[in-house]
Amino acid sequence: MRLPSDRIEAELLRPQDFQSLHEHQSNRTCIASQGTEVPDLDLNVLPPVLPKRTGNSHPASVTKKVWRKIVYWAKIRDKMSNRLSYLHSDDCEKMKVVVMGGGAFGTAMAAHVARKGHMVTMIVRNKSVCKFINRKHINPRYLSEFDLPKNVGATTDAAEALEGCDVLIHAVPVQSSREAAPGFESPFLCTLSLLLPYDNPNDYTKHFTPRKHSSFVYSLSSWSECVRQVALGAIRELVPPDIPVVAVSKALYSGVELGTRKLMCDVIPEAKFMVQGLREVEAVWIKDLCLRRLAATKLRDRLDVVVVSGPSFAQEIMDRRPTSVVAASRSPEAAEKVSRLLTSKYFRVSMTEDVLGVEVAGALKNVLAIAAGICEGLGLGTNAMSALVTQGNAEIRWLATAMGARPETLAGLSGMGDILLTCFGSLSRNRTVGVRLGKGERFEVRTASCETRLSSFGV
Ligand SMILES: NC(=O)c1ccc[n+]([C@@H]2O[C@H](COP(=O)([O-])OP(=O)(O)OC[C@H]3O[C@@H](n4cnc5c(N)ncnc54)[C@H](O)[C@@H]3O)[C@@H](O)[C@H]2O)c1
Ligand SMILES: O=P(O)(O)OC[C@H](O)CO
Repeated sequence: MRLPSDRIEAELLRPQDFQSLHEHQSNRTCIASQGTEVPDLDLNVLPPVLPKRTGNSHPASVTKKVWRKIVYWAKIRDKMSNRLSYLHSDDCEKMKVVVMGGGAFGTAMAAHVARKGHMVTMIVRNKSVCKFINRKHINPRYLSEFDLPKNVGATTDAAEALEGCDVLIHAVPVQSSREAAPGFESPFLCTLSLLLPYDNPNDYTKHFTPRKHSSFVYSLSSWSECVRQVALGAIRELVPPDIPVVAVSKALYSGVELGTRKLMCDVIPEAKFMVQGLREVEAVWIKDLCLRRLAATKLRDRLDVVVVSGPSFAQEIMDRRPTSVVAASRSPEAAEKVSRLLTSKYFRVSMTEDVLGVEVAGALKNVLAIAAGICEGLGLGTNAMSALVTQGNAEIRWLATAMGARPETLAGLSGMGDILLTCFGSLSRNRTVGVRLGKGERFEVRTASCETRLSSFGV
């Protein structure tokens, strides 16, 4: 299956859609501009176009014509509902799905996919959280007011989870991703591993327990935290090579190299490359950083990273509220697979190839949401907030399009859609951080995150 290149993100109704709707009413096949038949879900509510009654037309012939139209439409409707059968959980192919990260969004994604009948395993770091999920079917830390479906399990053992997995959903915050993504080595920890006499990274955690109130011990605790991340990072050999990796995290990764910013569509392939690249490139080259990057760039186009973004609060997904997102990938097959996995009666997925546009928009809206929150916190009013959001929206569009994004992506769900949600929706954590800052509160983001589970990705 190929996605048409001219217009892929079929997320908004355009003038030609109204035209095709009209054509449909006129008994013609509804063909959208991208060349595929568009399922007309509103067939139920659209009345048939009745033939105009002329002076000499017999009532019986009019009735006959109308009846023919009804039969014709009923056939189209059956055809459409067959095509959309994957919306119903019982009809779709069952997959084994692994969700990495047991935070709010990881939990919501796990529940959502499991409701469609797929087997879901969450990889979490904390053993007690893992036990709680398996015994009580509730994540005690995030969205604990919701029950998880029985087919959601949790494990701290990545090998067990990733064995025979069909799709990996990566729901770890971006700044932790390189370590947590399957297979990236932290230079800091590589150095550390040379200094300390442990072969298994898991062994480090036994010797460093996180504590508070002492800067020295604090640094050890963050050290310990990093080691745990590498323990997850070490799972790269366990990820089946050809499965799609779904990236749901929205932010730009601050590279190890000062001032660099990376997208998840770069970070994940670099991590996966550590395994796949070995098969493609001479192992000796891998040691050379420049060549490694070059090879990673070449491989990037072939890797099945699918970025899922758009206005989607975890809590509302958990609550089965209607949600529309976009799945962006350079691989149309991977995007299609992920779309089928996620699409449900209340969850709509559009597809696009504009990975860059989707990722940049998703990352930058976090900053705008904080600014909108500050505006709210300062009590500047809705006029000021709307002006700020309009300006921010334009600046995001300018920057993203200058980087190569398509303008229509910025106007779509992952751009404008997510900006509206996070700037005006009270569930947004980025906005909440802004409101608190605007009210004069001063806090360390890390502290806030620990104390109130308020983590903001725009800071
Ligand atoms: N919460 C939402 O409504 C929402 C919606 C759409 C997208 N997102 C995106 O999803 C991503 C995750 O957000 P969230 O809401 O789940 O965050 P969160 O703060 O609720 O949870 C993050 C989770 O990741 C885990 N984690 C952190 N570092 C890790 C590591 N190195 N290895 C393994 N696990 C690690 C944490 O323990 C925690 O369980 C973010 O980038 C966010 O932009 C969130
Ligand atoms: O709560 P926020 O501000 O991290 O936003 C969550 C998501 O990005 C909404 O799509």
